[in-house]
Amino acid sequence: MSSRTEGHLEIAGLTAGYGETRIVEGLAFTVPPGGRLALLGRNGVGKTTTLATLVGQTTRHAGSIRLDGVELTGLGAAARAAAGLGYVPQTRDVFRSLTVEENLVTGLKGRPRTALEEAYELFPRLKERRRNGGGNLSGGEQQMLSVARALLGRPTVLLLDEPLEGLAPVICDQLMQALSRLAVTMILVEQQVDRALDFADRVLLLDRGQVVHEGASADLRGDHALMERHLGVALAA
Ligand SMILES: Nc1ncnc2c1ncn2[C@@H]1O[C@H](COP(=O)(O)OP(=O)(O)OP(=O)(O)O)[C@@H](O)[C@H]1O
Repeated sequence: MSSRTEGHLEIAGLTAGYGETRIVEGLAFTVPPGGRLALLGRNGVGKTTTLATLVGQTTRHAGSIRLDGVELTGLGAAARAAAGLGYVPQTRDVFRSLTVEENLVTGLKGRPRTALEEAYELFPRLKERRRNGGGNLSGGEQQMLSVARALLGRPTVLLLDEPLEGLAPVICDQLMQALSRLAVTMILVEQQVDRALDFADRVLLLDRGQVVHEGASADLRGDHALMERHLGVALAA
């Protein structure tokens, strides 16, 4: 777990995509240590591409990604993880043929097995199911496992791509509560706008690969016109 002096993410002029195709253009934003940023926008605007670009899984055409002053763009995915980036992809990185505990062990990155207790403390359900196969878990359990595994690597920045997708409301509550207790810097991509705004202190709105709004979550919640325009929703104030 990071202290509040780590996990300062600074993105500038970031243009990236897949091969020659540019999906996000000139992204610029910062997240301070311990900050929580919601990355919102309609389907296909480039939210997943943004997170994938931060961890080095796309083609970067321009721009910089600095974590605690260290430039990450020259580094591969493994080195970025070692530098502090934790990633929970939309696909939920669970090895179906491994048990829950074996899945967690793959996240230890050289730490002793006793560190697994951190995961079990965060999600007691995983301890109950530690001998179960990853493929036999419910959606919520898979998501807990994916988050817990990323955290065992002690990231200073955690990137979460639609962690609530397909989960029952009560499981969403549990997961968001667990995430709220973490001190790490987080970027949350989420379709459940209400929950994302509750969770995050700041919000970045993307439209067609570009940042169209950045501000405090509370301010966006009150701006119905902006929400309608870029998200197609309006929340009760
Ligand atoms: N591997 C890929 N190769 C080529 N194009 C891709 C690839 N992945 C995504 N795209 C394209 O990039 C664009 C942005 O996709 P992305 O998944 O980043 O959007 P998103 O905002 O996360 O959408 P959603 O909310 O639906 O998950 C889309 O037009 C998509 O078709």
